[in-house]
Amino acid sequence: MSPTPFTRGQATDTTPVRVHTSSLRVGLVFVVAVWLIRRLAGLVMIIVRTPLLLAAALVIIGLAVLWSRFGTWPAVVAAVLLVVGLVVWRLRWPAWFTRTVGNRARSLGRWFWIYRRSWQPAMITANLAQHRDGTEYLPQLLDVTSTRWVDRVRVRLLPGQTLDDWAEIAHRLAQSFAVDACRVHSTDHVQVIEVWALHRDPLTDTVAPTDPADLDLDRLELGRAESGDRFRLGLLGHHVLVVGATGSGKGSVIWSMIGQLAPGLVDGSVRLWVIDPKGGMELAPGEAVFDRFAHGTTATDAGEVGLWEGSFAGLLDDAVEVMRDRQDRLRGVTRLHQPTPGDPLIVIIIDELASLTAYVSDRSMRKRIDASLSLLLSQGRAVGVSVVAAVQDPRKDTIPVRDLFPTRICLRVTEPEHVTLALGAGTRAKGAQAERIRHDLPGVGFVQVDGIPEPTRVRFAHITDPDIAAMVTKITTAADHDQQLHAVGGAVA
Ligand SMILES: Nc1ncnc2c1ncn2[C@@H]1O[C@H](COP(=O)(O)OP(=O)(O)OP(=O)(O)O)[C@@H](O)[C@H]1O
Repeated sequence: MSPTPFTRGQATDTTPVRVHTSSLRVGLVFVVAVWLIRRLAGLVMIIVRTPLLLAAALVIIGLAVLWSRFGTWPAVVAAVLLVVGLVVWRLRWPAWFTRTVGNRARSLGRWFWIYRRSWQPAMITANLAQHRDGTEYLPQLLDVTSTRWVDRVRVRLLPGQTLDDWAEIAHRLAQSFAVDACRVHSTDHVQVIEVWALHRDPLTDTVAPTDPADLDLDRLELGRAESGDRFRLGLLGHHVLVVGATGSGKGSVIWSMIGQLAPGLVDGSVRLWVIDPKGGMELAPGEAVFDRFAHGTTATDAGEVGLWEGSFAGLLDDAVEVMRDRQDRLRGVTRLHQPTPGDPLIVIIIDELASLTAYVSDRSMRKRIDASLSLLLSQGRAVGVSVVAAVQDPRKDTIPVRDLFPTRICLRVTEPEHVTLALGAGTRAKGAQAERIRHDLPGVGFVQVDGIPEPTRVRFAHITDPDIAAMVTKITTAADHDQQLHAVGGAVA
């Protein structure tokens, strides 16, 4: 017999017991006994490897010992005390209880009732099983970790299978496991993937913004991910492009980001330079916390008489100057600028990028903007100049600088191609079908960060007009206070 190429994989028996009568004759009782011992050993292994089952087994053994030694009542009292203890734990410390008991029980139940039972049919109907020499090999179901929203199913691939093979049939898996959607994620191990089976969508509810205690530019908490976890995004050393049709919630991404930068705006380690080409209609409510605000004007104080875009070009040119100055200072000192109040991170926010790159009628002005923007996007990250830009239409003729953004966010769009243009090739196949996002879910989208293979589906926090007003008041009041403190400190010094 030729050696089988399948050295790993879950071989499934087509008969519960295999008896090769031609090679060996054994009694039926022996065969059944061996089969039972194997099953029992398997069960013991599962119990030992599963902390919750092990705990339950120990409790049952303890109660049984109590009952056999001291009679029924002590065992009943112990059982009641245990139940009361669990109820108190659940009510008093719900998050801890969910983590320790709830999610583990859920994982066990869903592993047993859903994945273990339907694994073989699901693999066969999705063409993920293989047959060799009369044996069926299935990708190995390693374990299941469940939360209220998602089951993370770890799977060892068969030889030759890739993540893309699974991503292509993710919708079929979702149907087999009766969940809303399946997404396929890579893991640290090249032969192991994680299938995220989403059985409840945490993104149908609006997400409230959080108040950041400190500035953490690597982990701005902007909303919630579809795993139910908080969604955090890094801004230090990044540029962010937000793509979305009108009404998709681009504003919520920008305002969530401003909200999370608040501690830096208070102490001066972050400065916002804002361009709102819609005449300031979108971002003017935040003007008090912006260091620079260019909203288009034909007035002479824009420096470019008669040209609406003059103030935009002026702001970008100044940012290039800051960038050049920092490059001179930091050359050979550091490869990534660390913001301080004296040398802040400059975040350039552009509300409708196409107004700067595609809709500028004056050719020389357009050239000037293109040149500055390209320089900032290609060299600004390392020296603390980050660009956050929103746009409706991600096509190359509209946004020639699209590929210079390492972080892309795609909210609801009108065409499937817009997803590929916004997030990159292959992201739609990995589940980022942003054209299917419902109109009644503004702020929902997919985030693709350079270096992370799969896009993440998230909902950004919803920031209302009163929230913006409160945020601006809080930042300006705290900043005034901060300045007074510094002034006092300076006087004393
Ligand atoms: N994250 C969110 N959660 C809930 N509702 C949101 C969210 N973001 C935006 N909305 C609501 O959706 C509507 C459109 O939002 P927004 O103006 O931010 O969209 P937009 O993409 O900026 O649109 P446009 O391009 O036309 O300016 C608003 O009524 C807003 O309140």
